Amino acid sequence: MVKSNNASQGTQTTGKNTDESLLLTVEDLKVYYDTVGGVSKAVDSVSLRIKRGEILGIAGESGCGKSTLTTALLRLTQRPGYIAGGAIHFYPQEKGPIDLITVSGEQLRAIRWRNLSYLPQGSMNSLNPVLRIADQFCDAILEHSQMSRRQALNMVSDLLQQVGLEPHVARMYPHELSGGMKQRVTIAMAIALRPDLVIADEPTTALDVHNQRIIIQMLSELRDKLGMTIILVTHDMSVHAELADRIAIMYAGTLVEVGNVRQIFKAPKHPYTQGLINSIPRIGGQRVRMEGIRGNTPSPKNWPAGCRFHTRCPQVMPQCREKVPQLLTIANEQDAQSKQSMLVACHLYTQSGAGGTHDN
Ligand SMILES: Nc1ncnc2c1ncn2[C@@H]1O[C@H](COP(=O)(O)OP(=O)(O)OP(=O)(O)O)[C@@H](O)[C@H]1O
Repeated sequence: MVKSNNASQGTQTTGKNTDESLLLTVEDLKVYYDTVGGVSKAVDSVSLRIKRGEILGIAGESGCGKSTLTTALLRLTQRPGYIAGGAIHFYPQEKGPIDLITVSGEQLRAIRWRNLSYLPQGSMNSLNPVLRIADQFCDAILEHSQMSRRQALNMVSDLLQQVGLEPHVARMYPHELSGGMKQRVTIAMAIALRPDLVIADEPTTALDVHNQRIIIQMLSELRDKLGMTIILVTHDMSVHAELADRIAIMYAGTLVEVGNVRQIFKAPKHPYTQGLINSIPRIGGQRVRMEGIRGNTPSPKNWPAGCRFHTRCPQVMPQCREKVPQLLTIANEQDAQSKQSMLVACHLYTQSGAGGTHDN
């Protein structure tokens, strides 16, 4: 049995939140790029709900639209990109609902860092090389809060300690720090004002295995200690396995599956998710041939009709070439511990006999 996934359930389109556990809702979001060769529909009708205190992982191959989606959530989309439709509502603890699409530039400045923080890809390389770490912290804190310089300076050693760095790091320049230390500094800056939501884009990429482990451990501890909500974007499924509570799988600008981390890794439903999981190398056990996903991602300027994965799907059926599958709840697939449902956009689960009836 499959049920409709009403992304606005509990959240009216006015932005009034009737479900206190929700921090961010995305409804039918479309983010396109105008290019010489036509319109590139990088994010094409994404709906998602993020709960307070959870780590939501966004996974998918390169080019599937992960960064385009997260930059739109932060209202950082830049030309030739633009938001072509949809709604994003944000419900920070001490503020009323914020419509992130229509919010003014001034209001956005007021919530960035304080409520909504961003760790962009390669953020550790964006530290100012001519400023000591303490000054970089102060500049950022003073720009986004009413604190005095002295108050901001007093916070620095505590923040550094929270990410496992010694207080003397405050007096150092970025070139004196290793990659892992710089990434810890950028994370400390991102959490300085205790934001409700941190969006981290590939926070462990470009780090060696040892530092990757440290950053994963640290993000997990910070979430537990500060109760932060994190959207974690990475193509690295092993990072999701260790950090995420839920995972949203993106393919060709849309979400094809959303589920609890256990559900996604133990019993993935969508053939694309199954392909992603089967591409993860396993250590120990029998030697098996890595399967991977055949073919290439289609162009966002010309998505295939029907299910966008049908050109690569090992289980393709005639209707997959014509009918767009909706992201639907699969009944009886609730995670026992979290009580969360699993959502899948695949005709295998909308057929009677295969997954039940379609009662959308
Ligand atoms: N400035 C731009 N102009 C035109 N097209 C763009 C632009 N930025 C991204 N795109 C296109 O949008 C699609 C999605 O890109 P995006 O960077 O969001 O994917 P991604 O999943 O984050 O990939 P990666 O993991 O490699 O960062 C791609 O086809 C990309 O070529």
